[in-house]
Amino acid sequence: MPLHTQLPGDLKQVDVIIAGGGTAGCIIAARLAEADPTLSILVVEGGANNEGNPIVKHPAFLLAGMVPESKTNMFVQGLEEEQLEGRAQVVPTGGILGGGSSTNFMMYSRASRSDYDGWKTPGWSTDELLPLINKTETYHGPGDMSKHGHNGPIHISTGTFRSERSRESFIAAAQRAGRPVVEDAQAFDEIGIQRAVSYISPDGVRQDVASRYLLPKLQDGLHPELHVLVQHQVLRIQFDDNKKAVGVQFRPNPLFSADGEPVSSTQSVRARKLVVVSTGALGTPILLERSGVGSPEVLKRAGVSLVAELPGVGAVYQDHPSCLYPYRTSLNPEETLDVFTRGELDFGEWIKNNEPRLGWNVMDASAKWRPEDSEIDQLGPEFRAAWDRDFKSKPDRPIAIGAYVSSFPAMATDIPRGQYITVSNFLTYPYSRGHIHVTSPDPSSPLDFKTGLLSDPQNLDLKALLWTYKIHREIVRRMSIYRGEVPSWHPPFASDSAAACIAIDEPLPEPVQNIQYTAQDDAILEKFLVERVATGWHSLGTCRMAPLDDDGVVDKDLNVYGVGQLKLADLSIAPENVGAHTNNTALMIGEKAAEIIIRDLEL
Ligand SMILES: Cc1cc2nc3c(=O)[nH]c(=O)nc-3n(C[C@H](O)[C@H](O)[C@H](O)COP(=O)(O)OP(=O)(O)OC[C@H]3O[C@@H](n4cnc5c(N)ncnc54)[C@H](O)[C@@H]3O)c2cc1C
Repeated sequence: MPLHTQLPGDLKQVDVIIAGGGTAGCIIAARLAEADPTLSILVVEGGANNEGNPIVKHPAFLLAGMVPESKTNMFVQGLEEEQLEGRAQVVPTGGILGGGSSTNFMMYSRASRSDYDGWKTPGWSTDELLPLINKTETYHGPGDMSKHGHNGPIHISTGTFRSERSRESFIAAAQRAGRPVVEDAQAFDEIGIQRAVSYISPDGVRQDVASRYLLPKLQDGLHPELHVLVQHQVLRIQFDDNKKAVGVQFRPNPLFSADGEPVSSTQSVRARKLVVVSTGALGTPILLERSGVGSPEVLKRAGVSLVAELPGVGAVYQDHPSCLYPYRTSLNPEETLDVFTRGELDFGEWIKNNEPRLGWNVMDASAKWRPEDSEIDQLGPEFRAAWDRDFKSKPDRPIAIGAYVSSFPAMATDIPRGQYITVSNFLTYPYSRGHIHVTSPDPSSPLDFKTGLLSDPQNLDLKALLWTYKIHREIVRRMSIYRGEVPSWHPPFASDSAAACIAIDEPLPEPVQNIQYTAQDDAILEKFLVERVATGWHSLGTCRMAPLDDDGVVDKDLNVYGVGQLKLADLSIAPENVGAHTNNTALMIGEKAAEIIIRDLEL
């Protein structure tokens, strides 16, 4: 099987090099090999092969990749940010074959119709992209079947377990709180709360792109020209005198060398027809800049010679600012995964006994939140103006998305034993922007990276997060299993405030009244958000597909402006944000890029 940890000596030149074997990259490699098995392709992936890795395969181990010493995620260190009270963000991103699809939390979530239409790029409207999006999936979920795909590699289902009582209590409470509950909020036009489905097969296995697209092609004996080199980092793209991308320089990833062993020297491989960069929204701008493609000022400061002037590279960083709010419940131990978050889970026993909860990602409901018109004015005149401009005429646009989690969201060593639920909020269209740049040609030097979370001058993002906190708390307070908040993860409201955290032994008596937050409560909540808001792990938009004079980096066919034979294909190219968790958009970009390349190379 042509999966290598060392580049074979005779593999000096291929037709197509794909830098990065992540969500989009694996799809591109597999689709190109399928279109023409004689085309020689090399994927260079910084992380390890994911095959057989139990952390990847079993959804229940989703938090295992989040510990700092993990070798399945990379953690990109940001700088201290003034508006976050000096906090620096550390942004995780997939760092193994399959990229984020191998390490993410598997929440199935599709964009809104107005998202891709709003990209205003020929060939990229929602109607044009829908066949490609549906081509990725075999859908086993609820709703109108004509809105989903049924023959694709990625199975979408509820896996082998759902915490029924937890989920139904949340759904019933949402209805009581007056929020819309829908069967399927992933059909591109509906807003509401639904029973979640995930990137998990009905028999409980994670549906990452390496396992579902790429590895089968490496193993079937029919694609001998498809090669994957793992555990190697691409350092630079090489250009000829005509600024045509003709190869890449790479080195073994130091993460996989034995302690103290020096990293062997760099190597290179040539591409006859095309180099595709698919190293993710955090990796791609860095790779371009280190190769001399970017803003002249940034490159000069970093000591990198200029190949092509493209000020848009890394000029924008977008994310979904996020906050997690856990609550105490009356659930039983077998209805959450808190045994895992307390570090008491015996992995071996679960695997041996084929425990159904292994095939569960604890995300039992998902939400697309949108305020009622009457709620907008409470957020101030600036928010009303932004709403009228950006949301009012787009009823498919959620202000935030949420995941309802039947567990505590992190290793739960500092809270009392118990069974928890968590509501996470991700702001979908933040007005804040960050940036990401290199500071030196050395791949191990620190980055000039700021997420920009909560930096919008009108504080619109803060207001939206404030609103989402209040509405989901009202839902949770109406749940039959609700027993109060986990105070250390909620704002420190004064003990005599109606908003103060509580601990109770019974559900709140019906009818539950909404908390009336005072100005002082709001101030405490805002301060808490500034202190706690964090990356939603949905980095995008760092090398936008947009016109050159709008800081674009690639055109509609993903060609990098000003150079030849070089395309980008990952979430870095997203011109604007999407109202969804981002894996589905990355899958779509992989399929779309493959279609474009197959056409361009006349395969
Ligand atoms: C913790 C976490 C949880 C998430 N949960 C969800 C979820 O539940 N649902 C959802 O829809 N989305 C989720 N996402 C987001 C989603 O997984 C990503 O948006 C998506 O995977 C991005 O795809 P991509 O192709 O742009 O990049 P990636 O999938 O990140 O691929 C980039 C690849 O390039 C490799 N690479 C980087 N630099 C180099 C280099 N120099 N040389 C060689 N290789 C390199 C990386 O190792 C990686 O494999 C989550 C993300 C994270 C991090």
